[in-house]
Amino acid sequence: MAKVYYNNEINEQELQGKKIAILGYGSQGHAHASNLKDSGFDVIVGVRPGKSFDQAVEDGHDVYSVKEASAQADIIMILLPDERQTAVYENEVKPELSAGKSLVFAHGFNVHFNQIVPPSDVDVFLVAPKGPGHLVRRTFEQGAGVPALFAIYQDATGKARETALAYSKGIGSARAGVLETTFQEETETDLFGEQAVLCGGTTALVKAGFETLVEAGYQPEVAYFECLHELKLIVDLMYEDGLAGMRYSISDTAQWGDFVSGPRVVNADTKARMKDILDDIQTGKFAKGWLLENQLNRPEFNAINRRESEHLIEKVGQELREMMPFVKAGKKKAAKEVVASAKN
Ligand SMILES: NC(=O)C1=CN([C@@H]2O[C@H](COP(=O)(O)OP(=O)(O)OC[C@H]3O[C@@H](n4cnc5c(N)ncnc54)[C@H](OP(=O)(O)O)[C@@H]3O)[C@@H](O)[C@H]2O)C=CC1
Ligand SMILES: CC[C@](O)(C(C)=O)C(=O)O
Ligand SMILES: [Mg+2]
Ligand SMILES: [Mg+2]
Repeated sequence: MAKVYYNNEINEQELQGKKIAILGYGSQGHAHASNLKDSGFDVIVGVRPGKSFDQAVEDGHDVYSVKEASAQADIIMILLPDERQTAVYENEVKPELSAGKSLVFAHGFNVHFNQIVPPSDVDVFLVAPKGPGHLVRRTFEQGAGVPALFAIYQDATGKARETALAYSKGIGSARAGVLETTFQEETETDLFGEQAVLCGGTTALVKAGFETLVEAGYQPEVAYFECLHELKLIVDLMYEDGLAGMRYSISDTAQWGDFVSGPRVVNADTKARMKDILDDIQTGKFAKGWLLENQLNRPEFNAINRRESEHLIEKVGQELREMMPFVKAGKKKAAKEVVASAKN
């Protein structure tokens, strides 16, 4: 079993008296900045002028340009979109690096695929929460945390490990557990997970199920409940107690259907496609395609995004969610709490 680190075995000393710059104030950025600040650390935010900048000011942070924040900080956490990190790093971060600083990531993409090559006299590590940034903030405010991976790429000071663990504790992740990994493992498994299972695999499965029912003449609203809405309830049971725990709660009829029909949908052929996806990630083919797509201003990304937003499941879902205010209650409550905590 991998060693899991928790709050009580982590010393915060390596973050004390240090200035931490969070670059970017999006999904992960707002959560890291606010959690570290609430944990008592000296945090500043570096972001370009615009919506994120205004939000960070509204949330009570000291906000600077990326370059100025990088200049001031001892620990620089890059929470910009992966595809933009290299240009911002070259122009605004690298010139402000000096010996002994820490360069930190929440995903190993750019270091692993050699887009960012840090100088040898800085610490380089990652702390990657295994969940969306808005939950990193919401669970922290609830007194819990989202588990994280950490990895050391370069230990110039001899203190990189202690600093990474202290950072994990500061964002609340060590309340839930922190595991050590490598940049390669974090990057490749994160990309595989989001493509084959968590995001790509799930959205494709949900849409295929919805379309099958609607094409067979069933009401789209009923298909939506069956193939999308109820998924959360089933996943919650798996999250709490694994596959067996979920199967304990469903009917024996559903469990028999699970056993005999699940492998007809996801079968050896699906697994072979998953292996193809993993190969593309491991060889750098996926990374190259994504970086090129961005250089061309995302023609395919935008076209697919538009087509996806026009799918019937989105129209039906929007109407049904309006009739279920409880669905959005958690999100609204978290937003109110963020505003309230910034005012205090
Ligand atoms: N989303 C998630 O939950 C997870 C993300 N990660 C990793 O965290 C990192 C950040 O991702 P995520 O939080 O999703 O990013 P977001 O897209 O949510 O946020 C990006 C932030 O960067 C800012 N930004 C974009 N371009 C620039 C620029 N040129 N100069 C300055 N600021 C800029 C944006 O500001 P503006 O509003 O002005 O555009 C925004 O504040 C990535 O490495 C990602 O892989 C890891 C685990 C989970
Ligand atoms: C699952 C998507 C993710 O990897 C995440 C929230 O962990 C991401 O890159 O956003
Ligand atoms: Mg992830
Ligand atoms: Mg990811």
